[in-house]
Amino acid sequence: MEPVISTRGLTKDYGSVVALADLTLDIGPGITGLVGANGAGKSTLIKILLGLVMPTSGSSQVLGLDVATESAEIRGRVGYLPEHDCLPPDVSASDFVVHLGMMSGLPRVAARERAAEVLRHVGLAEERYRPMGGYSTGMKQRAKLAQALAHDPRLVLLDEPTNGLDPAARDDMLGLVQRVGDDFGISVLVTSHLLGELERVSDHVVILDSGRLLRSSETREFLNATGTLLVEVLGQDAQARMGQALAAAGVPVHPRGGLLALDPDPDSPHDVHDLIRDTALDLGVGLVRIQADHRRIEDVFADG
Ligand SMILES: Nc1ncnc2c1ncn2[C@@H]1O[C@H](COP(=O)(O)OP(=O)(O)OP(=O)(O)O)[C@@H](O)[C@H]1O
Repeated sequence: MEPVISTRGLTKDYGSVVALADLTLDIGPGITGLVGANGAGKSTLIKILLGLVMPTSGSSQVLGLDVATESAEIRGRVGYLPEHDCLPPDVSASDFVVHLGMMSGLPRVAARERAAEVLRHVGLAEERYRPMGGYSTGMKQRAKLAQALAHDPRLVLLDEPTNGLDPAARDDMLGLVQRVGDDFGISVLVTSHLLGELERVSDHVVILDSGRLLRSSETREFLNATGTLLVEVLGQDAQARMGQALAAAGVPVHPRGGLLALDPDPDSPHDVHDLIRDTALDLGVGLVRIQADHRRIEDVFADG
C-alpha cells in the first residue's frame, strides 16, 4: 500500500540540539500513533511535514507530494491540530471553522455546512456560537480537532490532542480520533507522550527517542497474549466465592481490580473455559465475560 507519509534521512538541528536524526520512515493509511517523551521530536516532524519548518537535511513526502516543493498543496489536503492553544478567544467555534473552510477554498455555503457537520461530530453543536475563550480545555481541544477537519482533508496530523485533559475527556478525545479514522476514512497521525493511550486507537505505532526511530510496528505486534484469562462475575460476594472454588479445583487465581485473573496450566487436559462456566453455574454466579489477558504496550517496554 502506498505510504501517506515517508521520510528519508530527515534531520533537523536547532543549533546544537538535534531534534530529528536521520529519520527514515514510511507510514501507511489508517491511524498511526507517534509516541515519544517530551522533546523526542514529534512536533518538529509534524511541522516539517507541513512545510512550516525546514529540515537541515533529508527529504519527505506527504500523500505522494514532495514537502520541499509542494507544501501549499499538502496543506490543502492535510488537517493540523497544533499542540499549543491557537484559538482566538473572542471568536465562536462556528465562525472560526467557517473562516478556515473558506480560506481553504470552500464557498461560504459549503463552508457553513461543513463547519456545522464537523462541530456536531466533535460534540460542539450546542456551544458552537459561544466565544471560544470561555471553553473548557476539553472543548478547546475539540474545537481544534474540528478546525483540522474543516476542509475535508485526506490526512490529519494531531499533535497531542489529549494534552491537559482529565481521564474522561481523554477517553472522549481518543474516541473522536478513532471515529475520524474509522468513520470518515481519513488517515491520522496522532502524537502522545503516553504509549498506553494510543494502543487503543492506532493500527500502527511509531516510537521516537531523541529524534531517532526506536520502533515502527503494527499495534497488534506489540500486544502478546500471556495465557492469563480474565473473568468477570456478577452478584454479591461472587468474585470471592468464584475465586475460592476455582482455587479448590487447582487453578491458580488472584483478584485484579474487579476481575479474577486465572493462570491455568497450559498442559492441563481439562478445558478451563468449561470449568469456569460449570463453577459459575454451580455457585449460581452470573458470568459476565471471559477474555484473554493482553500485555499492554507499556509492559513490553518496561521489560526492556
Ligand atoms: N524552535 C526551536 N528552537 C530551538 N530548539 C527547539 C525548537 N523547537 C524544538 N526544539 C528542541 O527540539 C527538540 C525536539 O522538540 P519537539 O517539540 O519536536 O519535541 P516533541 O517530541 O514534540 O516534544 P513536546 O511534546 O515536548 O513538544 C527539543 O529538545 C526541543 O527543545
